Amino acid sequence: MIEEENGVDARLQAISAAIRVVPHFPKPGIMFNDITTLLLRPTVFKDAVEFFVDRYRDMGIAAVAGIEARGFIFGTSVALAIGAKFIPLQKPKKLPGEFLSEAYELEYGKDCLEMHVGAVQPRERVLIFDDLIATGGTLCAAMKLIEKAGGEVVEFACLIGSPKFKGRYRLNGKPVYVLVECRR
Ligand SMILES: O=P(O)(O)OC[C@H]1O[C@H](OP(=O)(O)OP(=O)(O)O)[C@H](O)[C@@H]1O
Ligand SMILES: Nc1ncnc2[nH]cnc12
Repeated sequence: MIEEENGVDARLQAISAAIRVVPHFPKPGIMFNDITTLLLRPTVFKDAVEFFVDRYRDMGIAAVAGIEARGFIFGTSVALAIGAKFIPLQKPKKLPGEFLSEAYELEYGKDCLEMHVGAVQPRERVLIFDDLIATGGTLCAAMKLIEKAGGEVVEFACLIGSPKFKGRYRLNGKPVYVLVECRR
């Protein structure tokens, strides 16, 4: 049974409250939403994973692709629970094998994601995971990587989203599922 306070699930309130906001990190003007404080609270961490597992367990997801670094934390937990494989989408110079790559821009700079050739099979249904969506640039780059390999992106899943991504929203035509709003 969901315990509600002012119409909001109490577990979601606890998840939001467990995220620390660090002003001006990593550069002036950015209100950094830090999930490491949430990870120190096992019950809250477990609740967050369970929201995603409840949503994705019966959606025929073959692979969860998690974005380095914080997308690995939730992505691996959810992949194990729903019986999907996990694919790390990594920052440059980390992958030892042949890889595909995609450059993108962030609120605070530029970066690139890479994925091993052969990680995704053609037409596999893939869920893309990250801790946070701000501009959506990182998730778009991840989607391009999966599609280059012939995979089908089913949805983007994030713990935290800017208000426009709270609830159901679409990015490049694909649904975005976000648990809690960015704290500012
Ligand atoms: O929606 P966007 O504007 O693209 O921003 C979201 C991305 O920014 C953060 O990662 P960051 O690039 O700071 O990398 P890190 O995980 O290696 O710290 C966050 O974990 C997302 O991956
Ligand atoms: N405000 C923010 N907090 C944490 N990660 C981010 N990535 C982009 N914007 C961010």
